[in-house]
Amino acid sequence: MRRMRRGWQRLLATRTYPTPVKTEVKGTEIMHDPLWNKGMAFDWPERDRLNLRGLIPPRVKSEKEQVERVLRLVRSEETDIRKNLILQDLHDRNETLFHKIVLEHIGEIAPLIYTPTVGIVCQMFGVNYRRPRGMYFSRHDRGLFGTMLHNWPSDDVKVIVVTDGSRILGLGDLGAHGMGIPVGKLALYCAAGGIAPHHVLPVVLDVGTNNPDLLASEDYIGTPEKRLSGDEYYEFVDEFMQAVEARWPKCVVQFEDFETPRAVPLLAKYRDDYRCFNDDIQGTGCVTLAGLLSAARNAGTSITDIKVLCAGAGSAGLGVCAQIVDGMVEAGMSREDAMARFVVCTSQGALGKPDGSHGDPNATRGLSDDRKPWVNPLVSDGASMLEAITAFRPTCLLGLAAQPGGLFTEEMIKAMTTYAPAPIIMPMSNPTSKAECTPEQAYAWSEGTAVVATGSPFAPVTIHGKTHTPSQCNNMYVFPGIGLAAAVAPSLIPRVTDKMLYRAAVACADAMTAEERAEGRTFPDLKRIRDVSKAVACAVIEEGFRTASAHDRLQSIIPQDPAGLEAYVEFQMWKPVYHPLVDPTPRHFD
Ligand SMILES: NC(=O)C1=CN([C@@H]2O[C@H](COP(=O)(O)OP(=O)(O)OC[C@H]3O[C@@H](n4cnc5c(N)ncnc54)[C@H](O)[C@@H]3O)[C@@H](O)[C@H]2O)C=CC1
Ligand SMILES: CC(=O)C(=O)O
Ligand SMILES: [Mg+2]
Repeated sequence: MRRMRRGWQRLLATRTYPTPVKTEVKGTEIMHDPLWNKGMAFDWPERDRLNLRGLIPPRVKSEKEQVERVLRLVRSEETDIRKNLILQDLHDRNETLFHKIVLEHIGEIAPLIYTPTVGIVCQMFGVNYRRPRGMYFSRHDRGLFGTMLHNWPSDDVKVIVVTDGSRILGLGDLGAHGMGIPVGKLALYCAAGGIAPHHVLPVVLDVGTNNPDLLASEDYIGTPEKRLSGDEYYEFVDEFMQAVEARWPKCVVQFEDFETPRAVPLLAKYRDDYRCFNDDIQGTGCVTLAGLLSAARNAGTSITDIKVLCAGAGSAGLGVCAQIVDGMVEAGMSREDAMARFVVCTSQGALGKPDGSHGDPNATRGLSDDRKPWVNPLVSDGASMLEAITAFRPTCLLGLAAQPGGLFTEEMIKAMTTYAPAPIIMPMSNPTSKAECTPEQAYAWSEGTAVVATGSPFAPVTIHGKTHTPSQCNNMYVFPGIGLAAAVAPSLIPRVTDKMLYRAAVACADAMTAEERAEGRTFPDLKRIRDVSKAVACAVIEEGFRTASAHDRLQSIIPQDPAGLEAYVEFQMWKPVYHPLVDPTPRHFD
């Protein structure tokens, strides 16, 4: 075993990229396959070996020249959606170059392929539809899901991101046009998480839409019928999960942007039986916990000192609160005391003690089971957020309410500065139009004292001559690493557990450098996203080792020592580089 561990590290140390790859695919077939295509970067020996001479313009371009050309093209467009379409076209032509550009220019490109632009992409999905990517399952395919999965060309899908399009970012029901979300998430899986493009599959469960505009639109690409409900809906998702497990038993399924009334029961139903997780509930909880661990560390305090007011009691809001509670419990607090450090607000105000001053004087409003534990007697039921701030004195505001117009007001943030030296303000709703406030507002209203992290990216802000860089608190910092762990260590990660998510959050916070902390950031620079994904994956695998049976631990070829494990994960991560393509046909010289 020890010899094997040293082997991984040695292999990594001596591995020089890119290694040659044998291919029998040639000519126009290879040019038109985005997994193999190199555009004008095929060199002359390759053009001869692969029957490409004359099929490509005579100039040979380097990868660097190709990257610069695409960037010039993207930058010449005025609107983000046009920039996105150029990138989508590249994605469809040349996966390696696309992911190389995403990775090398992630600060510039992520907002164009992910939030916020992905919101417009979904809204205009039907009008701009060009080429299919991923798979669609509709009510007309019932009974055939298992067979249909064999239409997908890869025998080894490791990560699926699936949506039913019912809550796309904070934009509501976009039906089958929600496909933009799994596509965007999986682009990050490849570029930021090191999963090879042929191992990922974006999926839409086209269960219909209740969006009247889409139902009436000629451009709608999904089934123009109302959403399935009740048993029919759950049986539909069951068929999908069973079919996936039968076709790719080691695949991890990431649920994405399902509306809260479906997201919560689906996670409860599948989390113990399948390798799956819900990104909006668990990924967002994990990343927000990481942000608060960082903020507390930067302030020289503990996470147990933080008091949270969360605007939003949907799957994201309650998922986040639950995971922060787990973090406080890990830090030594009782669960009861930890939960008392939260006030949760809905569209009807705070979940609090029914004292008759707000709403129904006789009783607590009819709360769903998932909301009941969050009732905090320190505030009145239905209190406004400002009233709740005055009564409860939170040190952290979380925004997961998906409302337009900015829910966090000057009065609220100013009120917090009267008792909190560095209030933590996290307007996390996406896309940008749904952010609870802008960083500029948060810094201005707090006289520059706030620690700010947003769901969508925002530019730095200069206040009184000092520049503040808001962090991005987005599940993109953790889901690629969680999926990577499941992909490279399937036998150790049969299920995604709460403890794994806690370890992932700690790893994300620990990934911060001293310089990043000194800048007041709560998340690492996006440029280091691969390092963060690797650290998250290692933490999840380490937890997998802790809970694996002695048999599975012994059988595993994965090193258990931290350095060996890191080398192993790094070795398994796909890199967006061109490999020399070699013709495997035997040559006869006699
Ligand atoms: N930054 C990130 O990584 C992530 C951000 N999100 C964002 O979180 C948002 C919410 O997602 P879900 O929980 O699925 O939505 P949801 O629609 O289920 O929940 C929204 C909640 O906001 C509450 N709300 C509405 N108006 C309010 C008001 N005026 N004051 C206080 N609360 C109010 C509603 O009562 C509801 O509980 C979305 O915009 C989504 O993009 C979600 C996942 C990850
Ligand atoms: C980031 C994300 O997953 C969302 O806004 O839904
Ligand atoms: Mg989401």
